[in-house]
Amino acid sequence: MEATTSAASSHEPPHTNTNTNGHDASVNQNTPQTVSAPDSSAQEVADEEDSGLDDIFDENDDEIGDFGPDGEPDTSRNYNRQRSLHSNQQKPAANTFNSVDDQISALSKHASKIRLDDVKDGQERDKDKADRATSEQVLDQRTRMILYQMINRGAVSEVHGAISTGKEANVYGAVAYPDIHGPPVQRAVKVYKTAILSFKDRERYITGEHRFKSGADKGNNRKMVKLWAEKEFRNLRRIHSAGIACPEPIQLKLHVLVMDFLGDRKGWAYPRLRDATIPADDAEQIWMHLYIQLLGIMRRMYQVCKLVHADLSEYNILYNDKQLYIIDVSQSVEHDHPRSLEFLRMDIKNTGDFFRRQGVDTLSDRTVFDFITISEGVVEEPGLAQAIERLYASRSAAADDDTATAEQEVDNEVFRNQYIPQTLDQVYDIEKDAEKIGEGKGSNLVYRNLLADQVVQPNEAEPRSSEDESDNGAALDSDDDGSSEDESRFDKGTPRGHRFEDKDEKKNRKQAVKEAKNERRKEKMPKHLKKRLVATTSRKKK
Ligand SMILES: Nc1ncnc2c1ncn2[C@@H]1O[C@H](COP(=O)(O)OP(=O)(O)OP(=O)(O)O)[C@@H](O)[C@H]1O
Ligand SMILES: [Mg+2]
Repeated sequence: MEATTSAASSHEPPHTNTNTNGHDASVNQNTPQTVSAPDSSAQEVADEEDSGLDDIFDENDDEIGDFGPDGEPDTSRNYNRQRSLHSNQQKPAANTFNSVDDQISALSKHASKIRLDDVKDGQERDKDKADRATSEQVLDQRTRMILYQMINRGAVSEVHGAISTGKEANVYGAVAYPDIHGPPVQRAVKVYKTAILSFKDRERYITGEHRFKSGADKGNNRKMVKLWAEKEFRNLRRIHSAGIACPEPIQLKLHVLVMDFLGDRKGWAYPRLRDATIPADDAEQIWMHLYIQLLGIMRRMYQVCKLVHADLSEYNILYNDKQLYIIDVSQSVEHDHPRSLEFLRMDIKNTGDFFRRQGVDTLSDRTVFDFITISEGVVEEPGLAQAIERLYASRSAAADDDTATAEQEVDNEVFRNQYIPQTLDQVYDIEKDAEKIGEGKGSNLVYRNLLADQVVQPNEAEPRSSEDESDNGAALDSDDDGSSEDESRFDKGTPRGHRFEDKDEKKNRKQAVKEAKNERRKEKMPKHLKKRLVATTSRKKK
């Protein structure tokens, strides 16, 4: 995932594991090392390798492939499948050491099917990087064993060169024959690095995520990476089940994830949105179409999958033929995560900035935020696109384009600095806010959609002015599904409360609240001030 944010984490890098994990160029990637009795001088290394392979052959910790409709594992189906898978295999002998040894030798026959140097010409954006990956960062023994197992089970038949090599993961192209008599299909294999130093930034995604309740063991890289891979698998499953374009997850084992390949039949991966070539003739129209498509995806992801991507940008969206594909969802959080709305706001900013750079007349961040979070309304195409068109149509008919743009930039800046409470516990001053709602000024509250069904009785709800209509997503068609969905936010979320904020966070939040209040107090901002603010904000780089 890209480091698209600078949100500082106060946590120390959690890893203490300095295990090289086979990141040793001297190890021949195609010749699996069999683990023999630790009688050499490299006893420590052998011990490490040995202990490092047990879990790979552990039947109770096998790969995930079966998931229920909610994207969570279906344990009964999984169990049955495991039984049948293993029924043909040699039962572990009493001496587990020998059995691991045997399994390694048995799997080694697949060694020639992993050909990482087989990089498609021009496939890799940075071919040098890919070459480096094959020579320096050869797969460690554990990863090779997992790949052999996957080959053995047919999830892939051959693993080829790197499509991408990154800080946290490498993605390889692969081929599989799901149907013996059928044609080959392309697959992608994402291998998370177990020796990475960048977990620090990930802490904020885990804290408060109920699917990580058992706690991530920060001292254990392997466990952490396994959790991330599992999270990506589950999230992909959920997103795919919701009909959002993304790679279908096929199989997961520890830190290795096999998924659908997003690319053409010849094995060319689709470009990232950032690198997409849009025909100049239709550019304006296509970019607009893609922007609207993405807003629909974000709403659908939030309302149907109950997920916030949390690293959404032109780097984690692939593009082909006017279609966007969402990838890289290991850090995506549940909508009741204590910081999900903050992450959502960041996603909105990053994607909005990108589309603005392509010349798209974007909606304000606040409007998009409301469009995504309001629970009433459509969650499917073509209704989503129509709802967005209505938002455009009813957008305040400002005198001229320049003024509208200036106003939007100011509004974006204010919105980006506003404190977003995630639960009622986090509301800064509930009495004041309640007063505001009573006075019909509730539409200024960033979290008004969270309150709509819960706090304000329907008949007491603030009357919406026509301008509010246009700015709060109310123009969505109401299909009345999931109207009380938001309740879960209050039940499930881990209330963070201000006492858990560190000093800087508190200061920033208070400052943001103060600024936001000052901002709102002004009925209308004097023109000269507005100009100055716009000038400084538009100079700011993302
Ligand atoms: N299913 C897929 N089909 C085709 N290409 C893919 C697929 N998944 C990933 N890729 C390619 O691999 C790249 C990296 O994938 P991804 O964004 O999931 O990894 P990452 O977590 O960002 O890794 P890192 O942060 O280490 O770069 C993507 O930009 C994309 O080009
Ligand atoms: Mg990425």
